[in-house]
Amino acid sequence: MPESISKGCPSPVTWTGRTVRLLDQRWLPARETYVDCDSSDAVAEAIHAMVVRGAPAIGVAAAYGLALAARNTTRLDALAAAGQRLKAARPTAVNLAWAVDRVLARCKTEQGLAADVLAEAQAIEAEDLRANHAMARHGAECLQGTVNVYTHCNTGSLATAGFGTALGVVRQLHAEGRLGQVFVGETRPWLQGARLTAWELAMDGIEPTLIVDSAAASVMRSGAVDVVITGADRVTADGDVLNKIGTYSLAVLARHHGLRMMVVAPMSTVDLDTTSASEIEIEQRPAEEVTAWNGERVAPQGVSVFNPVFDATPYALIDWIVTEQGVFTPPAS
Ligand SMILES: CSC[C@H]1O[C@H](OP(=O)(O)O)[C@H](O)[C@@H]1O
Repeated sequence: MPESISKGCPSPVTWTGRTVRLLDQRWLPARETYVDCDSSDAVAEAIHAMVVRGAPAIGVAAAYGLALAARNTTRLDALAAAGQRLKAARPTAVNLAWAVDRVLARCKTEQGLAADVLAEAQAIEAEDLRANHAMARHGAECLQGTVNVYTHCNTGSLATAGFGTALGVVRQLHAEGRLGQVFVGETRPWLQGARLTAWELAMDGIEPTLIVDSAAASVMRSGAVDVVITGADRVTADGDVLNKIGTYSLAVLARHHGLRMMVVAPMSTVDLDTTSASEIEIEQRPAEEVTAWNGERVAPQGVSVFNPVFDATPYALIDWIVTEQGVFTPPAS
């Protein structure tokens, strides 16, 4: 269990020595239940089902999934095939493919394969936690005085190896006594904001102001927000940001209202092999996530549904991209 994840929040991914134990985020905060995966394919299924979610967290889960596979085979081709099945679980967050490729790149010989894979998975987890604390400091240093924040989706300990990306900056501002009001967008349809971010902040003794996503514009217009801070699932070489659906509209709204926009993402989320967001597959998820609520259908039969999980925000609409290696700002337009 990595140290210094936020005080009360349980880790989303735990290597038990025999299984990969995943906190089932589909039922939080009402129920804290776990899924024990005993194979890499079980981890892949859990990632696809969003038992575990959040770009860095699914990378960590996939790396430990390969550690399970390496306990059952010493064949490099079988391990690579397991890695491909893990990569296919969700297409947009680059951390998933990055983690699988990094683990497989370490596996040169069948000798000591299980130990090598496990060591690489543990390194990925530990590095992500360190990166989050560095980004929290870098991001807070960009902001002056007391800061009123709007954040979207969940980017905290539940989405990473601990502490969080965008939520890590919020935690750092709180620790420095500089956090004003934190508006949390509910983040339909999966409600990562209402269910997960609000839960994490409450555990830290931070009272979030939960709003429906469609209230963002009027809240910004009221002057109650100084900066929008989000995470990312992939940052392209051009600085375009793929993140939870709704991020693009928040960036447009922030620019329209003269507010700043900060994206916080570790270098494991930066994809220098892709120049623009248009090249990336944006995950579509089942219609039932939109037509039903708590298992009850709310939309009438006969509707079609478009349910993209991410959108793309051009670099030009972002004021800071905060990584553990430093802060990037777009050239003045
Ligand atoms: C630090 S998490 C980054 C990113 O992942 C989330 O997506 P999902 O909940 O669908 O896995 C969300 O887009 C966060 O901003």
